[in-house]
Amino acid sequence: MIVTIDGVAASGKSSVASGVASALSIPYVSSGLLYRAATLLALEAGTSLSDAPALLSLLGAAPLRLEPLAGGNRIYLDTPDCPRELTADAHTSAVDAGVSALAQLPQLREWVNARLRALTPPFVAEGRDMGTAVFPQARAKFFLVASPRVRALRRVKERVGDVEAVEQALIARDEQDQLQSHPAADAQIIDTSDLDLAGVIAAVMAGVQERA
Ligand SMILES: Nc1ncnc2c1ncn2[C@@H]1O[C@H](COP(=O)(O)OP(=O)(O)OP(=O)(O)O)[C@@H](O)[C@H]1O
Ligand SMILES: Nc1ccn([C@H]2C[C@H](O)[C@@H](COP(=O)(O)O)O2)c(=O)n1
Repeated sequence: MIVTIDGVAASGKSSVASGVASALSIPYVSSGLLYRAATLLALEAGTSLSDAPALLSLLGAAPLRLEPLAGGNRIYLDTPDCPRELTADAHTSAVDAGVSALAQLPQLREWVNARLRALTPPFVAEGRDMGTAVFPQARAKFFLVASPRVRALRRVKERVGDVEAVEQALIARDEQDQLQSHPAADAQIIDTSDLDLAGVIAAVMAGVQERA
Protein backbone atom coordinates (compact mmCIF):
# COMPACT_ATOMS: atom_id res chain seq x y z
CA MET A 1 0.00 0.00 0.00
CA ILE A 2 1.21 3.54 -0.81
CA VAL A 3 -0.47 6.66 0.57
CA THR A 4 0.57 9.98 -0.99
CA ILE A 5 0.36 13.34 0.74
CA ASP A 6 1.22 16.27 -1.53
CA GLY A 7 0.70 19.97 -1.03
CA VAL A 8 2.11 23.45 -1.11
CA ALA A 9 5.04 24.69 0.96
CA ALA A 10 4.53 24.54 4.73
CA SER A 11 1.02 23.10 4.35
CA GLY A 12 1.76 20.43 6.94
CA LYS A 13 2.79 17.56 4.66
CA SER A 14 5.62 16.22 6.82
CA SER A 15 3.75 16.51 10.11
CA VAL A 16 0.61 14.92 8.70
CA ALA A 17 2.55 12.20 6.89
CA SER A 18 4.37 11.37 10.13
CA GLY A 19 1.10 11.13 12.06
CA VAL A 20 -0.61 9.01 9.43
CA ALA A 21 2.43 6.74 9.10
CA SER A 22 2.54 6.25 12.88
CA ALA A 23 -1.21 5.47 12.96
CA LEU A 24 -0.73 2.90 10.19
CA SER A 25 2.54 1.57 11.67
CA ILE A 26 4.37 2.11 8.39
CA PRO A 27 7.22 4.45 7.46
CA TYR A 28 6.83 7.75 5.67
CA VAL A 29 9.18 9.18 3.07
CA SER A 30 9.86 12.89 2.61
CA SER A 31 10.69 13.49 -1.03
CA GLY A 32 11.41 17.14 -0.25
CA LEU A 33 14.24 16.12 2.04
CA LEU A 34 16.08 14.60 -0.92
CA TYR A 35 15.75 17.85 -2.88
CA ARG A 36 16.81 19.79 0.18
CA ALA A 37 19.87 17.61 0.84
CA ALA A 38 20.96 17.90 -2.79
CA THR A 39 20.57 21.68 -2.57
CA LEU A 40 22.55 21.85 0.67
CA LEU A 41 25.45 19.86 -0.77
CA ALA A 42 25.43 22.03 -3.89
CA LEU A 43 25.47 25.25 -1.87
CA GLU A 44 28.33 23.98 0.26
CA ALA A 45 30.29 22.85 -2.80
CA GLY A 46 29.61 26.04 -4.74
CA THR A 47 27.91 24.03 -7.50
CA SER A 48 25.37 25.91 -9.60
CA LEU A 49 21.77 24.91 -8.80
CA SER A 50 20.99 24.96 -12.52
CA ASP A 51 23.93 22.81 -13.70
CA ALA A 52 22.39 19.32 -13.86
CA PRO A 53 25.55 17.45 -14.99
CA ALA A 54 27.62 19.02 -12.23
CA LEU A 55 24.91 18.37 -9.67
CA LEU A 56 24.57 14.70 -10.68
CA SER A 57 28.34 14.32 -10.53
CA LEU A 58 28.38 15.84 -7.04
CA LEU A 59 25.52 13.58 -5.88
CA GLY A 60 27.06 10.53 -7.51
CA ALA A 61 30.04 10.93 -5.21
CA ALA A 62 27.93 11.68 -2.13
CA PRO A 63 26.89 8.64 -0.05
CA LEU A 64 23.47 10.00 0.96
CA ARG A 65 21.24 7.85 3.15
CA LEU A 66 17.60 8.69 3.83
CA GLU A 67 16.11 7.15 6.96
CA PRO A 68 12.29 7.16 6.55
CA LEU A 69 11.53 7.09 10.25
CA ALA A 70 7.82 7.47 11.09
CA GLY A 71 8.72 10.10 13.69
CA GLY A 72 10.54 12.21 11.12
CA ASN A 73 12.77 11.51 8.18
CA ARG A 74 16.49 12.03 8.62
CA ILE A 75 19.17 12.21 5.97
CA TYR A 76 22.85 11.43 6.39
CA LEU A 77 26.02 11.86 4.38
CA ASP A 78 27.95 8.68 5.12
CA THR A 79 31.37 9.96 4.15
CA PRO A 80 33.74 7.35 5.66
CA ASP A 81 36.05 9.77 7.40
CA CYS A 82 33.37 12.28 8.38
CA PRO A 83 29.78 10.95 8.57
CA ARG A 84 27.29 13.75 9.05
CA GLU A 85 23.54 14.23 9.52
CA LEU A 86 22.19 16.82 7.09
CA THR A 87 18.55 17.03 8.26
CA ALA A 88 18.69 20.28 10.23
CA ASP A 89 20.99 22.06 7.78
CA ALA A 90 18.61 21.09 4.97
CA HIS A 91 15.80 23.10 6.60
CA THR A 92 17.29 26.60 6.53
CA SER A 93 16.17 29.69 4.68
CA ALA A 94 19.24 29.43 2.44
CA VAL A 95 18.11 25.99 1.26
CA ASP A 96 14.51 27.21 1.05
CA ALA A 97 15.69 29.96 -1.29
CA GLY A 98 17.62 27.65 -3.60
CA VAL A 99 15.80 24.32 -3.65
CA SER A 100 13.13 25.27 -6.17
CA ALA A 101 15.78 26.01 -8.81
CA LEU A 102 17.34 22.58 -8.38
CA ALA A 103 13.92 20.91 -8.28
CA GLN A 104 13.05 22.34 -11.69
CA LEU A 105 15.78 20.26 -13.38
CA PRO A 106 14.30 17.09 -14.97
CA GLN A 107 17.53 15.16 -14.35
CA LEU A 108 17.38 15.95 -10.65
CA ARG A 109 13.71 15.03 -10.46
CA GLU A 110 14.59 11.67 -12.00
CA TRP A 111 17.44 11.26 -9.48
CA VAL A 112 14.92 11.73 -6.64
CA ASN A 113 12.16 9.69 -8.25
CA ALA A 114 14.44 6.71 -8.91
CA ARG A 115 15.36 6.61 -5.22
CA LEU A 116 11.71 6.80 -4.20
CA ARG A 117 10.55 4.08 -6.58
CA ALA A 118 13.27 1.77 -5.25
CA LEU A 119 11.55 1.74 -1.85
CA THR A 120 9.46 -1.25 -0.84
CA PRO A 121 5.84 -0.53 0.15
CA PRO A 122 3.97 -0.02 2.42
CA PHE A 123 4.78 3.62 3.13
CA VAL A 124 3.39 7.15 3.10
CA ALA A 125 5.13 9.41 0.56
CA GLU A 126 4.92 13.17 0.91
CA GLY A 127 5.95 15.95 -1.44
CA ARG A 128 4.50 17.77 -4.43
CA ASP A 129 4.03 15.12 -7.14
CA MET A 130 3.86 11.83 -5.27
CA GLY A 131 0.28 11.17 -6.38
CA THR A 132 0.82 12.37 -9.95
CA ALA A 133 4.30 11.64 -11.34
CA VAL A 134 5.91 9.27 -8.86
CA PHE A 135 3.21 6.95 -7.49
CA PRO A 136 0.11 7.39 -9.70
CA GLN A 137 -0.94 3.89 -8.64
CA ALA A 138 -1.17 4.87 -4.97
CA ARG A 139 -4.28 3.61 -3.19
CA ALA A 140 -5.05 6.86 -1.36
CA LYS A 141 -3.95 10.35 -2.41
CA PHE A 142 -4.26 13.63 -0.54
CA PHE A 143 -3.31 17.23 -1.36
CA LEU A 144 -2.96 19.74 1.48
CA VAL A 145 -3.58 23.46 1.09
CA ALA A 146 -3.78 26.37 3.52
CA SER A 147 -3.76 30.16 3.23
CA PRO A 148 -0.27 31.70 2.90
CA ARG A 149 -0.81 33.65 6.10
CA VAL A 150 -1.76 30.56 8.11
CA ARG A 151 1.25 28.71 6.73
CA ALA A 152 3.54 31.62 7.56
CA LEU A 153 2.22 31.81 11.12
CA ARG A 154 2.87 28.09 11.55
CA ARG A 155 6.35 28.37 10.05
CA VAL A 156 7.49 31.21 12.31
CA LYS A 157 6.49 29.11 15.30
CA GLU A 158 9.18 26.60 14.33
CA ARG A 159 11.72 28.93 12.75
CA VAL A 160 12.04 32.49 14.05
CA GLY A 161 11.17 35.00 11.33
CA ASP A 162 9.01 37.91 10.25
CA VAL A 163 5.53 36.66 9.34
CA GLU A 164 5.16 39.05 6.39
CA ALA A 165 8.55 38.05 4.94
CA VAL A 166 7.88 34.34 5.47
CA GLU A 167 4.45 34.68 3.84
CA GLN A 168 5.96 36.34 0.78
CA ALA A 169 8.68 33.68 0.60
CA LEU A 170 6.06 30.91 0.74
CA ILE A 171 4.03 32.56 -2.02
CA ALA A 172 7.20 32.83 -4.12
CA ARG A 173 8.05 29.18 -3.52
CA ASP A 174 4.49 28.15 -4.43
CA GLU A 175 4.91 29.95 -7.76
CA GLN A 176 8.34 28.38 -8.38
CA ASP A 177 7.01 24.92 -7.53
CA GLN A 178 3.66 25.18 -9.27
CA LEU A 179 4.74 23.12 -12.29
CA GLN A 180 4.92 19.99 -10.15
CA SER A 181 2.50 21.01 -7.40
CA HIS A 182 -1.01 20.15 -8.48
CA PRO A 183 -3.42 17.56 -7.06
CA ALA A 184 -3.98 14.28 -8.84
CA ALA A 185 -7.47 13.95 -10.32
CA ASP A 186 -8.22 11.25 -7.71
CA ALA A 187 -6.67 13.11 -4.77
CA GLN A 188 -8.71 14.35 -1.83
CA ILE A 189 -7.94 18.06 -1.32
CA ILE A 190 -7.85 19.12 2.35
CA ASP A 191 -7.75 22.79 3.37
CA THR A 192 -5.90 22.72 6.69
CA SER A 193 -6.33 26.45 7.41
CA ASP A 194 -8.93 25.89 10.13
CA LEU A 195 -7.90 22.41 11.25
CA ASP A 196 -5.39 21.52 13.92
CA LEU A 197 -2.80 18.86 13.17
CA ALA A 198 -4.84 16.08 14.78
CA GLY A 199 -7.85 17.13 12.72
CA VAL A 200 -5.94 16.87 9.45
CA ILE A 201 -4.50 13.47 10.41
CA ALA A 202 -8.02 12.27 11.26
CA ALA A 203 -9.33 13.48 7.91
CA VAL A 204 -6.56 11.64 6.07
CA MET A 205 -7.08 8.47 8.10
CA ALA A 206 -10.81 8.56 7.28
CA GLY A 207 -9.92 8.87 3.62
CA VAL A 208 -7.50 5.94 3.85
CA GLN A 209 -10.13 3.75 5.54
CA GLU A 210 -12.67 4.62 2.82
CA ARG A 211 -10.23 3.36 0.19
CA ALA A 212 -9.12 0.25 2.09
N1 LIG B 1 -3.02 21.66 10.87
C1 LIG B 1 -1.99 22.25 11.54
N2 LIG B 1 -2.27 23.06 12.56
C2 LIG B 1 -1.27 23.68 13.23
N3 LIG B 1 0.05 23.53 12.94
C3 LIG B 1 0.37 22.72 11.91
C4 LIG B 1 -0.62 22.04 11.16
N4 LIG B 1 0.02 21.31 10.20
C5 LIG B 1 1.33 21.54 10.36
N5 LIG B 1 1.56 22.37 11.38
C6 LIG B 1 2.86 22.90 11.80
O1 LIG B 1 3.29 23.77 10.75
C7 LIG B 1 4.71 23.67 10.56
C8 LIG B 1 4.99 23.23 9.13
O2 LIG B 1 4.52 21.90 8.98
P1 LIG B 1 5.32 20.86 8.06
O3 LIG B 1 6.80 21.06 8.23
O4 LIG B 1 4.76 19.52 8.33
O5 LIG B 1 4.90 21.39 6.63
P2 LIG B 1 5.47 20.93 5.22
O6 LIG B 1 4.39 21.07 4.23
O7 LIG B 1 6.12 19.59 5.34
O8 LIG B 1 6.59 22.02 5.03
P3 LIG B 1 7.70 22.08 3.84
O9 LIG B 1 6.92 22.26 2.58
O10 LIG B 1 8.55 23.26 4.18
O11 LIG B 1 8.42 20.78 3.93
C9 LIG B 1 5.20 22.65 11.60
O12 LIG B 1 5.64 23.37 12.74
C10 LIG B 1 3.94 21.86 11.95
O13 LIG B 1 3.99 21.33 13.27
N1 LIG C 1 8.08 15.91 -4.61
C1 LIG C 1 8.68 17.10 -4.45
C2 LIG C 1 9.11 17.53 -3.19
C3 LIG C 1 9.74 18.74 -3.08
N2 LIG C 1 9.95 19.47 -4.19
C4 LIG C 1 10.69 20.74 -4.11
C5 LIG C 1 9.78 21.91 -3.93
C6 LIG C 1 10.10 22.45 -2.57
O1 LIG C 1 10.28 23.83 -2.66
C7 LIG C 1 11.39 21.79 -2.17
C8 LIG C 1 11.42 21.33 -0.74
O2 LIG C 1 10.28 20.56 -0.48
P1 LIG C 1 9.59 20.63 0.98
O3 LIG C 1 10.60 20.08 1.94
O4 LIG C 1 9.33 22.08 1.18
O5 LIG C 1 8.35 19.79 0.86
O6 LIG C 1 11.58 20.67 -3.02
C9 LIG C 1 9.51 19.06 -5.43
O7 LIG C 1 9.70 19.78 -6.45
N3 LIG C 1 8.89 17.86 -5.54
